[in-house]
Amino acid sequence: MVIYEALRLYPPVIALVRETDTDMKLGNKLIPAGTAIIVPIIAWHQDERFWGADVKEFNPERFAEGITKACKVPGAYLPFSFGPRNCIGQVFATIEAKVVLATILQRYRFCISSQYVHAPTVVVTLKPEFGMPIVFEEVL
Ligand code: HEM
Repeated sequence: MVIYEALRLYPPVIALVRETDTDMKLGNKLIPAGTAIIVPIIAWHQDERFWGADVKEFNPERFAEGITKACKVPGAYLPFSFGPRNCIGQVFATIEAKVVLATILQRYRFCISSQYVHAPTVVVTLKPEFGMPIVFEEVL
């Protein structure tokens, strides 16, 4: 739940670009072949209409019953994209994050340093502009 929620608020890939290969209709709009379409992942992840009034809050519990219960439009949660060109490393990345977190939590408590400045920025992927200093405390 914590990993899902972190990827919702801070998706490393903030948008996707796709191109239509044939003319197509979306609602009553005609989209000609060759049109570039931006899928605004981060905007959908932070859209109150999909997630509710607490959309800006870090609330892992929203995923307690899975993605379909967390989001009114489950297709709007796309940290690893969707379909035939989705992320090939999705399962690996999720397991890795769980293993790293579980390994750290066996020995340490940690919290964000008071020197942390919240400044998400995009340099190919989304990242903290001034890094993320963390204070670790060993659990005896
Ligand atoms: C939190 C970690 C990760 C996130 C959020 C992520 C996200 C994504 C997204 C959104 C795409 C689709 C890009 C597009 O269609 O334009 C993608 C594609 C891809 N990812 Fe990841 N990824 C992650 C980790 C990894 C890892 C660990 C690997 C490899 C071990 C990996 C390998 C790939 C590859 C090869 C593609 C291209 C797949 C294709 O085009 O068919 N990713 N990833």
